[in-house]
Amino acid sequence: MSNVAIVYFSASGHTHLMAQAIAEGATKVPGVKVELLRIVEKQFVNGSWEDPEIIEKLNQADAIVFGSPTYMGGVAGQFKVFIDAPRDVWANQKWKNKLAGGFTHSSFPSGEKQGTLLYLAINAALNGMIWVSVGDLPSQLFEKDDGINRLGSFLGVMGQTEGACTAEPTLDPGDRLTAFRFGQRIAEIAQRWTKVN
Ligand SMILES: Cc1cc2nc3c(=O)[nH]c(=O)nc-3n(C[C@H](O)[C@H](O)[C@H](O)COP(=O)(O)O)c2cc1C
Repeated sequence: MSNVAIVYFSASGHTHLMAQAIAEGATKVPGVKVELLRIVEKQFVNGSWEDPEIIEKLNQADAIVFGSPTYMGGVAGQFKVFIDAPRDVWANQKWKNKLAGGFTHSSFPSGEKQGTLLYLAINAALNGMIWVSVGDLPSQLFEKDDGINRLGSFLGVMGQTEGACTAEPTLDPGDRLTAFRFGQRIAEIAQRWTKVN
């Protein structure tokens, strides 16, 4: 049995749809328990973030997938406040040797999404975690139109919706499939990883 936790911030719902797709993919793997943990406003008090229940679930996880919309070429402020909050996690390396992965959503085709993924990977390294890449070549290479990794991102999963600041939350079907497949991938790796540990 392995636990995969997906912890993310989403203001208007696009990143949430990605998180759901990752969870659906991970759930398909037998013996994997999935926790979908959304960072929400009520967890912020006096400029700080606190939710011991979420931290406990992250401490119990074998794999943590981090997600944030891209704001100004990096993670959203709310996500950064969350990640900065539990200092004893870093100081005691509580997430050491857990698997990690990342995803982001933005409105422009590039939108500097890689800055967000780089930050998520750096955060994983600071915590001694083992980064899991996307693992899917873009479908265009095979002249397929299912949209798998259509944005050609290998470090983490990207989603993009034109005008995402104002639009009703939707997700490109290819981005949804990429997220779903990443959920499956990290869950399968978690199953193998927990067997040898
Ligand atoms: C403060 C702010 C900064 C943003 N910066 C970027 C950016 O650098 N690149 C980009 O493509 N989109 C940018 N956007 C658009 C967001 O990425 C988009 O609204 C987000 O992906 C929607 O995700 P959500 O529905 O999960 O909140 C920005 C939006 C806000 C509110």
